[in-house]
Amino acid sequence: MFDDATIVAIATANGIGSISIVRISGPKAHEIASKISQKNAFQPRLATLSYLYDTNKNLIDEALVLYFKAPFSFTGEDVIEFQCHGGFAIANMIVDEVLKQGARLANPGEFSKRAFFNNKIDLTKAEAIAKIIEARSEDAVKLLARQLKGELTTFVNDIREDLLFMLAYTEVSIDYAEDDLPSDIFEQIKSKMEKIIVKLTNTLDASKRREGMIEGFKVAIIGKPNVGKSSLLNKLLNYDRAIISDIAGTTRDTIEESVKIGTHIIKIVDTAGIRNASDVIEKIGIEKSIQAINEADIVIALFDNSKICDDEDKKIIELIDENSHKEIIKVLNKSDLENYFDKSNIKDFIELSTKEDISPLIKKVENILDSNTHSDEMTLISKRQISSVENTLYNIDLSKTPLNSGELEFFAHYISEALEHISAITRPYENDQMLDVMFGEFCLGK
Ligand SMILES: Nc1nc2c(c(=O)[nH]1)N(C=O)[C@@H](CNc1ccc(C(=O)N[C@@H](CCC(=O)O)C(=O)O)cc1)CN2
Ligand SMILES: Nc1nc2c(ncn2[C@@H]2O[C@H](COP(=O)(O)OP(=O)(O)OP(=O)(O)O)[C@@H](O)[C@H]2O)c(=O)[nH]1
Ligand SMILES: [Mg+2]
Repeated sequence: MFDDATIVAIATANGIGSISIVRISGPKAHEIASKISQKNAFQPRLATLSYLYDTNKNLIDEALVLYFKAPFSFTGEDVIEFQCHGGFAIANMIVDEVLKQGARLANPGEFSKRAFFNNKIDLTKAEAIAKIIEARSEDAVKLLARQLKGELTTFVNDIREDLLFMLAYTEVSIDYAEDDLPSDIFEQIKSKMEKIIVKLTNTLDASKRREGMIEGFKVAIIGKPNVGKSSLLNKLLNYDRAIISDIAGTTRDTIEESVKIGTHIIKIVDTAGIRNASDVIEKIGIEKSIQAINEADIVIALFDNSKICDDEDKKIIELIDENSHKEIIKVLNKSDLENYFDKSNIKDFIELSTKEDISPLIKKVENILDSNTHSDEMTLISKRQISSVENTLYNIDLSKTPLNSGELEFFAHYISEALEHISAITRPYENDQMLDVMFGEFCLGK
């Protein structure tokens, strides 16, 4: 898992700033700090103003030294922090000195990994920390902060308790005569089970709807060639990102850009026009559009209000009808020109022109994003968490048949599988490799 080496890393961002922090964790932390600061001892949890020296007794900096004595630290080990002056040089010079005194450089995520193995944080908290550092929107931070506070841990523990109850009573009824048990025990088990299923299903649905909150929701713009997709992208971005022209087929590949709408960061995807093409490159374009629909949280389907609704438009309408479970906004563009589009072909559309005000469209997108994000429901924040819940549900589902037919050993088997999957959200005991991958994705110094 990990050695007992003393590790060091710069915890702050690399660049000019007023202060940087060098963090050391491990058994030698205090001894190394004493050497570099030429002080005998530091009081736990106190900040001590100190000069720091290199091995040749040259002064490096005046810094605050913080000491956290094991086990009362972030990692659970002895921790020293040097809070020194910022910039590119000083923190690196301090790290060099710490290395000379016998520490080694920390791997990415190693501080958090040690915190995990020393039971200071569970995996939900570790994941929340990793994601909160990379979060770009306020929505994401709010959601992650709830997980940092332990919301998912409590959720998992409640479900674990119910599953354990089910398991315990089943084991007892396998071993003892039924009349020693409360007579309604199987009714109790069934009702607990139904409640768990509802809880897990709701959480899964809500989490999938909000998957985009952390990395940014995806909004795809689709439509046949020349309807103004790239013009809309440029208008949303407020600058000329994509080439636009009156030649159909101008955009040949998908273009992806981030933009802020309300409090949300979204990724806008401009696609090549969808048409019944023989051209190989355009065919690829169509496939990419279909892929863009699949990957998008919101689809903006554009039509040209100045033209009649032709077969190519009908192909788009077909495509969006097939995807009616998605949030789809239909827009009749070029409404500044004379209208020829037969509106009986589509329902609930917005008429606008990318040459004029597009705020009704932006408002509509913002409303959808708001309704996807504003909720008190608990949210899973990673694919790992989502698949653990899916596997839990799957096993609970499988346990129903043996419960009803009284095959209690089988029932117990599926419930213990479910228990293992739900527990893996906070503490996967058996999968070191997965942990290595996960912590390896953390940024350096975390
Ligand atoms: N300077 C500094 N700021 C920081 C951190 C840090 O490590 N250093 N953090 C790092 O992520 C975050 C704060 N999280 C922390 C969580 C636990 C402990 C800690 O020492 N816990 C001990 C002692 C608690 C106490 O004395 O009250 C413990 O839990 O036993 C420190 C920071 C954000 N800000
Ligand atoms: N009058 C008018 N012209 C528009 C409007 N929106 C776009 N256009 C024009 O329509 C033409 C096509 O616009 P693009 O944005 O390149 O269309 P596109 O859908 O990206 O086209 P492809 O990339 O070929 O699929 C350009 O000449 C635009 O200036 C509009 O609202 N009104
Ligand atoms: Mg285009």
